[in-house]
Amino acid sequence: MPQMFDIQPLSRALAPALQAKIDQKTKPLGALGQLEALALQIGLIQNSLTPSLTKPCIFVFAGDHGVAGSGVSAYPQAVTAQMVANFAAGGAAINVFARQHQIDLLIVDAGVNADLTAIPGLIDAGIGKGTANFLDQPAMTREQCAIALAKGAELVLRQRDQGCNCIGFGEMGIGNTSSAALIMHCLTGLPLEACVGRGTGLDDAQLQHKVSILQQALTRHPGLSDPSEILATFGGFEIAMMVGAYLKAAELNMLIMVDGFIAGSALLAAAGLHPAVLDYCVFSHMSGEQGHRSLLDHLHARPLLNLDMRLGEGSGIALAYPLLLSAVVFLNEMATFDEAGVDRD
Ligand SMILES: Cc1cc2ncn([C@H]3O[C@H](COP(=O)(O)O)[C@@H](O)[C@H]3O)c2cc1C
Ligand SMILES: O=C(O)c1cccnc1
Repeated sequence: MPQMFDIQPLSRALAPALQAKIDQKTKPLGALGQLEALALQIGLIQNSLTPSLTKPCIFVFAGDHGVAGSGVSAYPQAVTAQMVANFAAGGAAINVFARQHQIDLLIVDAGVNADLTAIPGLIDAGIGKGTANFLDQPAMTREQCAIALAKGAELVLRQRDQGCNCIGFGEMGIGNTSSAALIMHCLTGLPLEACVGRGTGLDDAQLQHKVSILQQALTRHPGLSDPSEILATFGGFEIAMMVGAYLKAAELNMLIMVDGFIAGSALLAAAGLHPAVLDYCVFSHMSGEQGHRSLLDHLHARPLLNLDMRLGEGSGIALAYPLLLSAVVFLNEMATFDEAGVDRD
């Protein structure tokens, strides 16, 4: 894969000044806990002592998966297109939470297996009518994968040019916890069973079946270690587009909000290509999907929320966003000890 992205590791030059500003606020040292780390990170990303979040935005990338026909999900493939219509009509979970917090929401057809031309407002970036079943062949060609990355990047650039400096990515695609589990297994080296969960709600027997299907996929494509090859072999169009989106957002010094298990697997792939992408990420929540805890541990990531949510769509991002705002407002608006005339010792 050509090096399409120029991602700088986050400069820590401003860290002492930011930390001093945080420590002068009227509170015991460190008392705002994880919010203080967030304020520091956002200040570093924006290279500013007075950061702000402008035009927050979530993209939902939708794509279908060939493996959906192999009994790995509790729902049929048709639900992907039906949910895209639901997103466009404003009725899904991510719609209501994004509206609640005034986050712009953009829905992208990354490769849904249906004709979506009648759906208003949808961004058409479809790469194919769903991926191939990775039991038979790689889910996508290397060329399709590269196109997905480029399209994700292009969409992020467009948002940045409209004033967005904080961005998150959600997904919709029946079967995509299977892709995510395989990507996680290949990139972390953790046992497959530790990476596979119940997704949309499989029972014990169905979960066993899912593990055996995914084991067959690994047998069919043994020994993969290159992140872009893993992504092309087991990924989805929506996952690959998300990888390109993460990488472009980091290149553009944007604050990146990371959702749950599937979004986490895409980030693993992005970090496999460009590790510095992680400097720009905040982790919105720990998903209830088994595997997400280990995925976060692997990335040394600490999630903001732990609500047993296992939905995707970017829903965790929308819920965590107000905490990011809180980090910024305390840094900008809280009085210092001197200003408030409060004694330090
Ligand atoms: C109605 C509905 C809405 C959803 N919104 C997100 N997902 C989530 O579930 C899917 C992944 O689970 P699996 O791998 O088991 O298919 C993805 O589409 C994901 O975003 C949904 C799933 C359903 C059924
Ligand atoms: O955490 C997620 O992203 C997730 C978990 C289960 C189903 N869909 C998404």
